[in-house]
Amino acid sequence: MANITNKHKERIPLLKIEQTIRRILPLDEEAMREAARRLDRLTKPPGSLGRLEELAVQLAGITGDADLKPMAKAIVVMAADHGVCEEGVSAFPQEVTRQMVHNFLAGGAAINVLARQTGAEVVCVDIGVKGELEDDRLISRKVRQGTANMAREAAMSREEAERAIEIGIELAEILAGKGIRLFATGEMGIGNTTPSAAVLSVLSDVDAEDAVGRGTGIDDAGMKRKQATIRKAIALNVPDASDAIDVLAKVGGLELAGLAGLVLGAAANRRPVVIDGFISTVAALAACRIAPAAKEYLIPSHLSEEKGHRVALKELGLEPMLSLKMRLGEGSGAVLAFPLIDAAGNVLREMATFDSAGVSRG
Ligand SMILES: Cc1cc2ncn([C@H]3O[C@H](COP(=O)(O)O)[C@@H](O)[C@H]3O)c2cc1C
Ligand SMILES: O=C(O)c1cccnc1
Repeated sequence: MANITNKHKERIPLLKIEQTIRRILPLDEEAMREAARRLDRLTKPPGSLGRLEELAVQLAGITGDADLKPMAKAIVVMAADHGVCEEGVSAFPQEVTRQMVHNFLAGGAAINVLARQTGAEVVCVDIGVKGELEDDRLISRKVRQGTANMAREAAMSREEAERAIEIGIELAEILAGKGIRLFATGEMGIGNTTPSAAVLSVLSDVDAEDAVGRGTGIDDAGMKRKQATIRKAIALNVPDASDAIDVLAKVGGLELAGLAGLVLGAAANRRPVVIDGFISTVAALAACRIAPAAKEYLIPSHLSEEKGHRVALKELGLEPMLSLKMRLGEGSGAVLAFPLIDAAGNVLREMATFDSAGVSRG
């Protein structure tokens, strides 16, 4: 009897994730063909708007509609803490995570400024910040008070990783239901470039040296510590590279799992999701290992200065649109890509055709 109850408990999150995976459909080919046909009738040499045209076709395929209407946008900033900070892998103290959440809520962080400029909503989620955070504007979904130190034990249990993924899925569903048409991934979590590099190292089978960067700005000795910590955590926890949930649980983070869930939820709801820098791209990579069909729903934004970002982008076959020497996270690079995504829709909707403008074709 006890066994049956336990089994039942284990199946609940799996079912939710599995149901979501099944709802992720291939892009709508007919809508993509229609968008491409329309683009070719517009007053420009065919293909001359380059990436904007590719974006327009992708957006049509994602939404199933070649009429690209203006999109309400939300940037979901998932915040969580990391036990691995004990190993001295960040240039900043752990309490900065909680302090920055207050900054997000007060509207003073970089992401707030950039989101305001692009008319996007910032949705701040506590998915595992250490300490208590009470604020009506915060989405409180704390799975646990930060992860454990992965250099000593698994960062979290499989159930906790599944719960975090589910939270991301649920948030995508709620926001889609409220009319959000375009999602972006953002995060805050002191220390999180370390689990991100560990997850990337396992999923892409690259050495820690190729996955690790300076994060908030650690020095050379810190970089060596970071690499050694990642190698130790992987050797100790032996994550199964063919099982991304196992990897997220053992050497990942709550915001990484939450963002992986957000990607799955956005894709299941036929919503495009703009991927920020290194940390977000690793979360997207994990999502695509869980559900390969989600890849078509991703829109890359910028190339982060963090070394492993190129590796993660390459693994996903994504080419960033911007290169601004940024290395912040929070979703800052993703929201900067919003105007380009709007531009793709505006071109398709507003440009004159050769016929309507009386312009001769080549
Ligand atoms: C004030 C401040 C604001 C930030 N906003 C994003 N991050 C970024 O830096 C952290 C990852 O770097 P590491 O792994 O080296 O700790 C994450 O919180 C990430 O979002 C910030 C970091 C700081 C210090
Ligand atoms: O690219 C990122 O996501 C990033 C890089 C450094 C620090 N925090 C985030």
